[in-house]
Parts: sequence; structure tokens; C-alpha cells
Amino acid sequence: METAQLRRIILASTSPRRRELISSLQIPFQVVPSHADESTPPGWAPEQIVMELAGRKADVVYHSLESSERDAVIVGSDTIVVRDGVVLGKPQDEAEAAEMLRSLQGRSHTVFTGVACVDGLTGRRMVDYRSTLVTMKTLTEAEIQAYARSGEGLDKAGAYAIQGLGATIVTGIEGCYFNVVGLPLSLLVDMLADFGIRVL
Ligand SMILES: Cc1cn([C@H]2C[C@H](O)[C@@H](COP(=O)(O)OP(=O)(O)OP(=O)(O)O)O2)c(=O)[nH]c1=O
Repeated sequence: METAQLRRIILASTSPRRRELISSLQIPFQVVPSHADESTPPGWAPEQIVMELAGRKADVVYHSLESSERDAVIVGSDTIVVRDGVVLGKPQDEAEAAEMLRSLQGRSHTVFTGVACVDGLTGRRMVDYRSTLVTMKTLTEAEIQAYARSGEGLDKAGAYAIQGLGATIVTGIEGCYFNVVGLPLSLLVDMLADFGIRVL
């Protein structure tokens, strides 16, 4: 019997989207919310930001584990939206959500998600990222206001949710869809395989 299959996965996240996405792997996992500091110095490249924050989220949970809980691989993840080199995180309120949508509509932007896996037993880490190009249709001011008012984008990077009503304002994507929703599953599966966890 492969001992590898006995390893647990801990998702270091408060995000219901990530929980839902990881559940599609059909392997058992546990969720432990991670409250890592999410500030980064100015001037960092998008991929550097998301890999650092994904790593921090996984590390916080790794360091909180009792020694008896260590037979696990801890997964952390972070998503940002980047338009013309400007990093957009989550909007503070409806007004900022509308402002973000105004800057994203009628053009393309890139969504970056970092993924970190930490071996709870050895502390070995692996961090990587994916980027996806998203094109949004041209929106009227009334449509921007209506979407912002829906509240759907308030806890999402870039103030929209491609998996929700936001699907109606996205005209196309290039790259991994799941990366936009917050967890690039094909990347995660490759990383987990490196830690001895096989999905297929
Ligand atoms: C662009 C986009 C982002 N998002 C989400 C993914 C992330 O959950 C969120 C970006 O915030 P993150 O800080 O990456 O994650 P989080 O705070 O939701 O969860 P945690 O740090 O505890 O893991 O935006 C969507 O759900 N749909 C989208 O279309």
C-alpha cells in the first residue's frame, strides 16, 4: 500500500470558493483559516506578490500545528488582479468596487494566483503561480453601478466574480479558469503529486 495516499491535505484558507474548488479533487481535506499579514513592499512583481502571500498563508498554519497533526500537506493560495501594472486586491466598499470595474471594463487584465504547498513533517515548501488573461466587455455607468450594488464583487480581487453574475461581463479568458476563481487545480494537482499525493 502506498503510504502517500494517507497524507492529509490542509487548506489554509477562509475562502468558500477555494474550499469548493479543492473538493472537486475528491480527496479528503481539512480547512484551517489562515490569518497571515497580506502587506507587501511597493514595486514587487505580481507573481512575486502572490507567491509570497500564498507561502505566508501556508506557513502560518504550518507553524500552528501540534506535532501530532503534522502528517499533512498545507496548501495556501492568493489571487490578485493586475491591469497595466496596477495591482487590484479586494475593494473596501461599493464605491471602490465601481471604480475598479470602471478601470477593467472594455479591455483585458491579468489574474495571478500563487499556490504554496508545505510538507507538515519536513517543512519542505513548493511555491508556484499561474496567470490568466481576462477580457471584460464595455459597460455603461448604469451597468457598473448595478453590478457593484449586487455586492458580489466585494470580497473578490478586482471586484468581480467570474463564477457568478460577473460571468455576464466577461467576454473571454486565456488560461486556467480556476486560476481566476482562486485555485488553479491543474497546477495544484501537479504540486501535490510532488508531495506524494495523487489524485488520478
Ligand atoms: C477575479 C476573481 C477573484 N475571486 C476571489 C478569489 C479569492 O478568494 C479572492 C481574492 O482574495 P484572496 O486574498 O486571494 O483570498 P481570500 O481572502 O478570499 O481567502 P484566503 O486568503 O483565506 O484564502 O477573490 C473570485 O472568486 N472570482 C473572481 O473572478
